[in-house]
This record gives sequence, structure tokens and C-alpha cells, in this order.
Amino acid sequence: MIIAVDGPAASGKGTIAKALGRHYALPVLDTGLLYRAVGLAVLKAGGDPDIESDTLAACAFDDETLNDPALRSEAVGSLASRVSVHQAVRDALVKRQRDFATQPGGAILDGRDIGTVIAPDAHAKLFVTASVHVRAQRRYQDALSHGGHPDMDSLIADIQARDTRDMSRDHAPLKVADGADLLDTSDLSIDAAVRQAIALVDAQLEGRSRG
Ligand SMILES: Nc1ncnc2c1ncn2[C@@H]1O[C@H](COP(=O)(O)OP(=O)(O)OP(=O)(O)O)[C@@H](O)[C@H]1O
Ligand SMILES: Nc1ccn([C@@H]2O[C@H](COP(=O)(O)O)[C@@H](O)[C@H]2O)c(=O)n1
Repeated sequence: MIIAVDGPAASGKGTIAKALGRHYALPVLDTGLLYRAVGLAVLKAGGDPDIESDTLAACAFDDETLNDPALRSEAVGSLASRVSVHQAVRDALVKRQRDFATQPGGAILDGRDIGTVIAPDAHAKLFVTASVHVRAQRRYQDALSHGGHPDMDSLIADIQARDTRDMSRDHAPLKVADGADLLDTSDLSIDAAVRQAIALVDAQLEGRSRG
């Protein structure tokens, strides 16, 4: 069974994907980390994330790289969004994601194009969203709890810039996949969002089994 969880930055899709992984006993891949790894490698190599040819060498990395805590920063998230517009980068990362999705027993992947490009035939699809203000507030709390000094206005600007770039790019733009259920987490606690996600996935799986 493959479950696709897509949505914009800080919508809560990673939290939901992990909870679904525990509930259905399936492995989970946060595909954003792959693009973050490319973005960080381009930066370290002194390349330009907006130039496709500068990003190619950065697409070969091992799984260990994905554990680097530096990948989690807002700055690397923005770099990831910039490198992810290039078709060559997306092509280089497709096999890794499809191999994970099609492993025996199934898998859950969260990202931007899982239900549209990586696994369009997924057994269940969610599009998780939340208002820009709520998402910025979550980032704000995250930064505070890690000892940072976040600025709400710049968090809002960063999220808006990322949404615009991710939704308007030519290749695999962020959009609601055919057959996906929308889950707006703006006014939901994590527990309530997870409960709704499980109910939506169960209903999709039941619908499929009834044909
Ligand atoms: N329903 C919710 N209510 C309150 N906080 C939430 C909710 N869902 C997630 N969060 C918190 O918001 C932050 C971002 O959540 P999460 O990492 O799941 O988002 P994401 O969509 O995967 O982000 P990104 O795309 O940037 O990786 C985390 O600190 C998480 O604990
Ligand atoms: N399937 C995906 C996943 C991510 N991206 C791009 O990476 C950026 C960072 O993603 P996070 O989920 O870690 O915030 C994101 O803004 C996208 O530009 C992607 O293109 N496809």
C-alpha cells in the first residue's frame, strides 16, 4: 500500500505522515529532505542554486547525508525550493523516491508531487494545508524552542515566497492530486489532524476495496 501526503511548507504533512506510518506500520520518506540535501550541497560547493548545471553534481548523495541537522534550517528550505525547480534535479531524485514507494509491504511519502508525479496510483492521497499565518506561527514556535530568535514577518515572507515558487514552477508544481482529500489543519490540534487523516485514508482504502 502506498500513501501519498502532499502540501505546502509547515502544513503539518510530515507530522501526519509519521503518525500514519506508526498507525499502518509503514516506513515513511520525507522527500523534502532530498531537495534540502541538494540545496545544501550546492551551497557548500559554492554553486548557484538557480543555475541547473551547478546543481547536477549535488544530486548524488548517500542516505547518511539525510541525517544532517543542518538540512532542517529555513535557509536550506529556501535553497531546496530553488533547486527543485530544475527538471534535471527532479529527474535525478525520482528513482530513489519510486524505489522507496514500491518496496514490498508499502510506504508513505510526503512532499509536493507524490500524488501527482511520484506515485499517481497511490492507494490513498492527502493534501494537507493550513493558513500562511498558522504555518508561520508553527515555524516561529519551532525556532523559539530551538533557542532561536525568529522574526514573524520574515517567516511569513519566506513561506509565501516558497508557496509561490513551488506552485508556479514548470515541473511538478505543488497542486492537489486527482483523488486526494484536502485536510486543513489550521484549526486542528496534532491529535485531531492525525485522527482526521486516518479517517480519510481508511475511507479511501475502503472505497477502493469496494471498487
Ligand atoms: N495540527 C497541528 N497543530 C499544531 N502544530 C502542528 C500541527 N501539525 C504540525 N504542527 C507542528 O508544526 C511544525 C511543522 O510541522 P511539520 O514538520 O509536520 O510540517 P511539514 O508540512 O512537514 O513542513 P515542511 O514541508 O517544511 O517539512 C512542527 O513543529 C509540528 O509539530
Ligand atoms: N516532493 C518534493 C518535496 C520537496 N520539494 C521542494 O523542497 C522544498 C523543501 O521541502 P520541505 O518539505 O522540506 O519543506 C520545498 O519547498 C519544495 O520546493 C519538492 O519540490 N518536491
